Amino acid sequence: MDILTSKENGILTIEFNRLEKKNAITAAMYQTMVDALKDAESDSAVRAILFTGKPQIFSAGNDLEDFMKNRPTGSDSPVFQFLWQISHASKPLVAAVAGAAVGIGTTLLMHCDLVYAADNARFSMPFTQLGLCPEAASSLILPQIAGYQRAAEKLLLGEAFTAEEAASMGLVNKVLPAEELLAFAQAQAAKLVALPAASIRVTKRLMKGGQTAEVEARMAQEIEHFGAMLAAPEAAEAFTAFFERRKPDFSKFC
Ligand SMILES: C/C=C/C(=O)SCCNC(=O)CCNC(=O)[C@H](O)C(C)(C)COP(=O)(O)OP(=O)(O)OC[C@H]1O[C@@H](n2cnc3c(N)ncnc32)[C@H](O)[C@@H]1OP(=O)(O)O
Repeated sequence: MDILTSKENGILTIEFNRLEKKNAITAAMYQTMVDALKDAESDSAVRAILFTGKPQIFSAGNDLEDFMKNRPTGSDSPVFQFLWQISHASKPLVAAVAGAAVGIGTTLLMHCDLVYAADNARFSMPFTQLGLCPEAASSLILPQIAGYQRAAEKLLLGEAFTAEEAASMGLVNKVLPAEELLAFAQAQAAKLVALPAASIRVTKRLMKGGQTAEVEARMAQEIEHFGAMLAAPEAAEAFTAFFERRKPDFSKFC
């Protein structure tokens, strides 16, 4: 199972479990998460949701081979369904991030309510390096939380940054020693579980509700560009270069 899910003490845990491919996410894995998130919405026993990976890696982002074989074509595709679910979740989302969090591995965090990172965490959104553009409404949310210049640096250059920098940007609540990360995130989720569910729900909705339409509209715009760019030769060059373990050559594209 490339995604492990478990429900315990009011917490649904969703764990990336594909270590041999650095927890790269396939369409099937998104679908598993969509199903689990939908189930959690209607299960009153679930009062918080925790995303986690492995101590070595959170997620290498979308599986690039899967992107080439099963290009997501519209808002019905599992990846965009997943983004819809996390951006509309009524229950609190907590993330525990250790190791690399690439692409959607970073942008999904912008829809989490509490984000904790191990000191070995490394974040990156290398969309331009892949000939793509941002997703998950990160082109809207990152400038809001980090300020335009810092967001531009991360989204235009796509370079990796540390957990400390992520915390200083407002993307991460707290940085912890790696060995303390999961227990701390679980304890924070347990606090949410113990609080009145209606208060948590209404508080989250009040904080997020005003922006839902804008987030939806931006995601739709991003999806349109992203789909077209996935089919373009720049992305083909970038993906092929990744698997050939060489630098991509974008000089022939204008
Ligand atoms: C809508 C969403 C969009 C997005 O999320 S766009 C972002 C897409 N993701 C990426 O571009 C990240 C690509 N991966 C990497 O940059 C690196 O990996 C890491 C920095 C995450 C880790 O580097 P290292 O520790 O050196 O591992 P390794 O040798 O590169 O990878 C081990 C195995 O994992 C496969 N793999 C890693 N990431 C992906 C991926 N994203 N899609 C498909 N396969 C991936 C490799 O190919 C290889 O496999 P083999 O052992 O068979 O050679």
